[in-house]
Amino acid sequence: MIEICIRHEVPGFALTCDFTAPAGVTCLFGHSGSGKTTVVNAVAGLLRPDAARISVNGRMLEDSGAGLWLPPHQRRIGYVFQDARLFPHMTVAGNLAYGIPKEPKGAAWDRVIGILGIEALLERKPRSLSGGEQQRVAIGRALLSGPDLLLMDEPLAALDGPRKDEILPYLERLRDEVQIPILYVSHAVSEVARLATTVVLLERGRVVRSGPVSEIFADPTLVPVLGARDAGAVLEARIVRHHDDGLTELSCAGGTLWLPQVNGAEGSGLRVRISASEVMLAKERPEGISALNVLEGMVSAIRIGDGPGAVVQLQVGDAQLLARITRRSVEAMGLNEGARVYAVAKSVAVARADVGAGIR
Ligand SMILES: Nc1ncnc2c1ncn2[C@@H]1O[C@H](COP(=O)(O)OP(=O)(O)OP(=O)(O)O)[C@@H](O)[C@H]1O
Repeated sequence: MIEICIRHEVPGFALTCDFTAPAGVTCLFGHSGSGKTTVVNAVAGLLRPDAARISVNGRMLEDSGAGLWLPPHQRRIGYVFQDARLFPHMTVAGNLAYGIPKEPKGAAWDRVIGILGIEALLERKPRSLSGGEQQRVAIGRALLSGPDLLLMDEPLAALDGPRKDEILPYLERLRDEVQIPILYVSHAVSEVARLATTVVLLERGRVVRSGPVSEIFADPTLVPVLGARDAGAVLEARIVRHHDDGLTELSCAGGTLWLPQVNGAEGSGLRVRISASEVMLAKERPEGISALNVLEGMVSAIRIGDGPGAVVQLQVGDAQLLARITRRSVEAMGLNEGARVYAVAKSVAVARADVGAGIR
């Protein structure tokens, strides 16, 4: 559990940031200049805010009212930056062992190396590693220092698309297998949708909302904050069967989903982000169309935008979906809250990067 309450002012910018987050990955999301780095620096102790109360699992790191302020080295925080910052003259093993007792390495060593898949890299020097491999080593080094909290400040921002895709499954494992809370800063919606347990949305120095990822991503009023193009609900699904024609059958709250082959064993849980722009609505169950995914639902909210667009929230089973359509269609279909509709989505419209491991 992380509890954060920070007040800080510099000329032209005021930060008021209060949130509590349960175990797992808490993603601090906001556009450039929203105050993410200021929060991270305050939590790490690199900045002393005007006023703050910060605690991790009940251990108070800072309480300005009581005159408590622990310096960075006493906070027991592991820090992962955009760039890996490994020692170039040391091997991977040397980097990982930096700052921990020499022998015995113990179970934590084996476990961290296993989770991050870096066994084969141990004798290599950082310059021979890809950016993604370097980041995995940097995460390993941070974890092996035995922190109470892992702070990750845009750890994928410097990597290209394929390297990001390669490292995301390791971050999902970290979320599910490491017991310490992770505060993860990002301005990439796709990353937040994949990794977050809890999302804290920051805008111009204020928390506009915080809550479970499925709730935040399905809220039509937050579409302007997340960006209309990136809006899309996050569904929990389970692999039913891989079919011979290359499609994977999934079950989700709203029924059956068909996606191009998804990695994972039958029965395993997944998290799927379905872009609001890729969902169309129909009042009758459509027949004779190519799209394979048709989910029956009920309109639970409609948000009319300033321009020609609207976002419709649908209740499908106990989950929610978003559809981005035109205001004209809302009127022509006579949509209102409570209306029964069918959401239609093409299988191929779900990007591979939008399918990740579900929280175990
Ligand atoms: N020491 C300072 N003096 C003056 N202004 C500052 C100072 N530190 C931060 N700011 C301002 O505070 C605002 C928030 O900055 P911050 O770096 O926390 O945002 P951010 O969300 O991390 O942005 P980015 O994603 O671009 O890193 C910005 O407008 C920045 O210019």
